Amino acid sequence: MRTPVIEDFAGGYPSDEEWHGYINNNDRVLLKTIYYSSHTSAGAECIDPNCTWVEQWVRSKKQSVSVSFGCGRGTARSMVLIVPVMIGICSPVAGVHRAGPREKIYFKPEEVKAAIVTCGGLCPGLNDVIRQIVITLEIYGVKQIVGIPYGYRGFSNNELAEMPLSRKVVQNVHLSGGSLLGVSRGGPSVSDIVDNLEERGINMVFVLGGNGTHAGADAIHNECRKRQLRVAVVGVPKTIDNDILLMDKTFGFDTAVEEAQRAINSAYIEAHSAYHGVGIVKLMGRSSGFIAMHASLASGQIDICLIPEVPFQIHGPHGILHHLKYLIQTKGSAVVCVAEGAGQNLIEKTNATDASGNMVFGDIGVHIQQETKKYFKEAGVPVDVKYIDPTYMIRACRANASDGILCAVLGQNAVHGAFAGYSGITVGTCNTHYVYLPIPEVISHPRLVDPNSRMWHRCLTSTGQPDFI
Ligand SMILES: Nc1ncnc2c1ncn2[C@@H]1O[C@H](COP(=O)(O)OP(=O)(O)O)[C@@H](O)[C@H]1O
Ligand SMILES: O=P(O)(O)OC[C@H]1O[C@](O)(COP(=O)(O)O)[C@@H](O)[C@@H]1O
Ligand SMILES: [Mg+2]
Repeated sequence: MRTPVIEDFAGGYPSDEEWHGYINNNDRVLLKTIYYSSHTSAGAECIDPNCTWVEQWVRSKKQSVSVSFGCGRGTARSMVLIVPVMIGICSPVAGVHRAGPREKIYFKPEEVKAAIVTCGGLCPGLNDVIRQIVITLEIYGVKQIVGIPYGYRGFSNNELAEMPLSRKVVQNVHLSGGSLLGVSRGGPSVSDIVDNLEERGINMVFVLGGNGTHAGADAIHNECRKRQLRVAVVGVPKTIDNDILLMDKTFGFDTAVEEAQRAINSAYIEAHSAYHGVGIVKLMGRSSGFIAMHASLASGQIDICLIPEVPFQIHGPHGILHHLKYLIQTKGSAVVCVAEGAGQNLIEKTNATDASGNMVFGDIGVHIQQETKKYFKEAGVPVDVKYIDPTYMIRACRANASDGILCAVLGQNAVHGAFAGYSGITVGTCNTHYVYLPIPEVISHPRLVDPNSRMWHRCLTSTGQPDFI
C-alpha cells in the first residue's frame, strides 16, 4: 500500500479508513491520447474539418456501450459474468477498465481451485507469467493451484496429470524459455473442456495464448455461463507476432525483436564479407509484419523489408530482384528481411492446416533465395546467397528484462481480474496503462501494420527501399 502525500489530494488528506490504494471499478484508461490540431495531421482521427471533434467513445441507445472508433464495431460485449453488474468496454468519457487489485473480491481464496494453461506456439515470457500468477494467487491465500499440461489437450487426456504449482515450484522457471507446462495446438471440444473443469472442481482458469487460444477461452467462458458455473476465465495474450488489437504490445515481442538482431547481424556480416553477398532472414509474422518491421528498423542493416500487409513483386522492373541487382552494383551486398506471411500470393499454396486449423504457409524465404540465385545466374552476375531462418531460436529464448516486467505485471493483473469477479477478459497495456479488455474485442481480427502508418514509413526511410509494385 502506497502512503499518500498531502499534495495528492485536492480535497484534503484522506483518513486511514478512506485510503486503501485499490483500483476503483469505475476507473478507465483512455484509448485516445492525441489532440489533433488539424485533420491533416498524421494519423488524425477528426470527424469535422476543423478537428474540433476527435473521434471517441460514445454510448449506444441501449444501456450497453458501443464505440465509434478503435475497439471494433457495434455494441461492445460484456466482460463481466460472475459479478451481478454487467460492464461494457467503454463509457462516454472514458475507455477501458483499469487493471489492478479491487477492494472487494468475489471469491473466497480458500474455495478457489485455479488452473493455468499455455496454448499455441512458444513465446518468450510464458514461464514469467506462470510464475507471477502462482505467486499472486498464493498471496491472495489460494492453496489449490494446478498447471494443465500441454495446452487445451491437457483437459482431455487423463494420462496427463495436472501439475501442482506453488511459489517453490515456480521460483526459478523464468530463467529459461519455453513453458513449464508445455504447449500444444488442437485438442478437445469446448464442451469437453468445461466438463473437465467441472470434474476437477476448477473455478479460476488462466489461459495464456494467442488469438486461437483466446477464441477458445471466450467459448469456455460462454459455456460456463450457459451452465451457470461460477468460473472466472482470464486470458493473458501470448503472441510473439504482436497481432492482438488495442494493446501497445504483447509479451515476447520485445525479446523477439532483440533476438532477431543476432540473425540480421549474421546475415549482414555474411553478405558483407562475401563477394556480391545477399543475406536473407525470415522472421515470424503469420499475418502481421511487426517483428520484421521493428527488427529491420532496430538493426539499420536491412535493405529490403517485406511484410504480409504490403504487396510486392519479385520479378519485373519494380520487383525486388531488380532492386537487389542495383544494390549489388552500387553497394556490393544486400540484406533482406522477410516476414513468414509475406508474399504468400507468389508461392504455391500448401493447402495444409495445423492441428488448430491455422493455414500452413509455403516458405517465402526459401522461395526468394531460389529466385535470387536463378535471377543472377541468368543475368551472369555471380552472387553468394545466405538464408537464415531463426524462428525457433527466437521463440525458445527466455524473456528479456522489459518483457520480464511486462509478464510480471500482466500475471499479477490476471489474478486481480479473476478475484474481482471478471470473466471472459484478457489483460494488456493501452497507452502504457494496464487494462482489462473483453476477449471478443481484441480477437475480432489480427492487428496489422498499417502501410500508411508513420512507423512503416520510418522503416522505409531506414531501408531506402522503393515500392515493389
Ligand atoms: N475458434 C476457436 N475456438 C476454440 N478453440 C480454438 C479456436 N481456435 C483455436 N483454438 C484452440 O486454441 C489453441 C491454440 O490455438 P492456436 O491457433 O494454435 O494458437 P494461438 O492461440 O497462439 O493462436 C488450440 O488448442 C486450438 O485448438
Ligand atoms: O511451427 P509451429 O509451432 O506451428 O509455429 C509456427 C507459428 O508460430 C508463431 O511463431 C506464433 O504463432 P501462434 O501465436 O499461433 O502461437 C507464428 O508466427 C508461426 O507461424
Ligand atoms: Mg494464432
